[in-house]
Amino acid sequence: MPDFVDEAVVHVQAGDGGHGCASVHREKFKPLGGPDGADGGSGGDVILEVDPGTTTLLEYQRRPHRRAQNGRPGQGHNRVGADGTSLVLPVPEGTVIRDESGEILADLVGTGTRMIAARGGKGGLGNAALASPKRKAPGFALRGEPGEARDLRLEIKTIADVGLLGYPSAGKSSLVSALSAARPKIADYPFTTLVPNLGVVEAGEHQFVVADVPGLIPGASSGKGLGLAFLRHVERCSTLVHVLDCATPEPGRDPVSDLDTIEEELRSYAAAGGPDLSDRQRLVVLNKVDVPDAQDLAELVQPMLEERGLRVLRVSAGSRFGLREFSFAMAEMVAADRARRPAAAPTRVVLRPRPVDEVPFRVVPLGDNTFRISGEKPTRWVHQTDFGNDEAVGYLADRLDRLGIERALVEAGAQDGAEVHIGDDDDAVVFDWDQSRGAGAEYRPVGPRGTDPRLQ
Ligand SMILES: Nc1nc2c(ncn2[C@@H]2O[C@H](COP(=O)(O)OP(=O)(O)OP(=O)(O)O)[C@@H](O)[C@H]2O)c(=O)[nH]1
Ligand SMILES: [Mg+2]
Repeated sequence: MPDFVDEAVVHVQAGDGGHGCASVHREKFKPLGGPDGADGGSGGDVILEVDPGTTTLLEYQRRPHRRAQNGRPGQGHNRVGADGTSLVLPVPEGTVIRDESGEILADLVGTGTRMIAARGGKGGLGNAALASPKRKAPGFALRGEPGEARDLRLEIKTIADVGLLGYPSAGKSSLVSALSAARPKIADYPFTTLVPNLGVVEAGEHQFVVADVPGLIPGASSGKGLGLAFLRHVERCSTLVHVLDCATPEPGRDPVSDLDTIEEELRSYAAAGGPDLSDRQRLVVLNKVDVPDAQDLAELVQPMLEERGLRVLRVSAGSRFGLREFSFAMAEMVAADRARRPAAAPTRVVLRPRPVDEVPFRVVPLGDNTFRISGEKPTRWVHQTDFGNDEAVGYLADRLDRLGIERALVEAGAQDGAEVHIGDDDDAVVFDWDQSRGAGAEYRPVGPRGTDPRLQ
């Protein structure tokens, strides 16, 4: 029995951190005060959370790009930037999350279980926070860090809520196709369904999954036709729908006796050790009422079936007559069953731990006096740097030097004029390196660093 998988690829983008602010306190008729530029706010995270009201991944197939809010920039007068709001994306119970490479990151089970799918960038420090005894009035601030972005593959093993039962050619596949938003591939010929098809049906706020199983034929329970394997699939459905063909040309058949035959088959299966489906809620649809004779027949048999206490609807997969009412009737029954079931408790998500850098950075010679510096800190620092501000670039150079990058470059054999890449391949920043000047390249201190020229 194949497992059915509902999947969607979502591109999640966390919010960027707000930039820090470089500002000097000013008041009328007073000398300039100290730095009062505040920090930027953090970007919002993108969070996945198990929500019992979400049962399919349809929303993510429709809208695959999701982003959280950016942090606001800091301002002067020590006004801190607001944090960006995190974006919580509801996912169905049992959703498995994989990264781009297909590796499983999490298996989300239990209502309320959460996973941070992308972390928001930290806000940049303002110049007030960067001030120190040595650097009393920094004329620069740090930029906010970019939020994480990644492509995630979400998947759930789908369990159908509704199973359609009926004779071959009663119109089960046609109904799934006509009802379904997910448009399962259904061949345009009246061949019998060999493998169950699933379709996601939407009715108002409800979404549920309908399985179209192969037609049942009399005697199926004793081994004829394609029987038991498919009933096993229906076993997990909370709702069964009898699809009755009102336009069959076969002599000796009519909707009422078809229903009796199918019910008899279900009982024989149960007696032979198969699934017992007697307690499943049932709905009856009289199909093909677009055919005039079928409409007459449906009107005739509807009261007979209703007398047995069955809920009966007249539909046509062909003309789409009654489909809206049909989908709302199923939604109501599915929702009632879901409400009866207890919600699973939240569980802790065990995520693949992030590798912790044992060394703060690595120098990789790329040949031709070119070097790459990789490492979490240097990459982050580069992102925080405003390259339009010499003082900020100088600050970066100092930080890199203190981390030991200068020395490591010399040890790796860097010559004056070396090209140094810091960061990942796609967004690396390239410096011309000169031993006497340091990694800050263009920056050459004129006075003591950390003195805002506006103060002089
Ligand atoms: N006129 C009319 N024809 C229909 C309607 N629904 C289905 N049919 C036709 O009935 C035939 C059988 O439809 P299917 O949807 O394949 O029937 P099925 O119940 O899935 O059949 P199996 O997979 O063999 O069990 C096809 O030729 C359909 O075009 C309908 O509402 N009106
Ligand atoms: Mg079919």
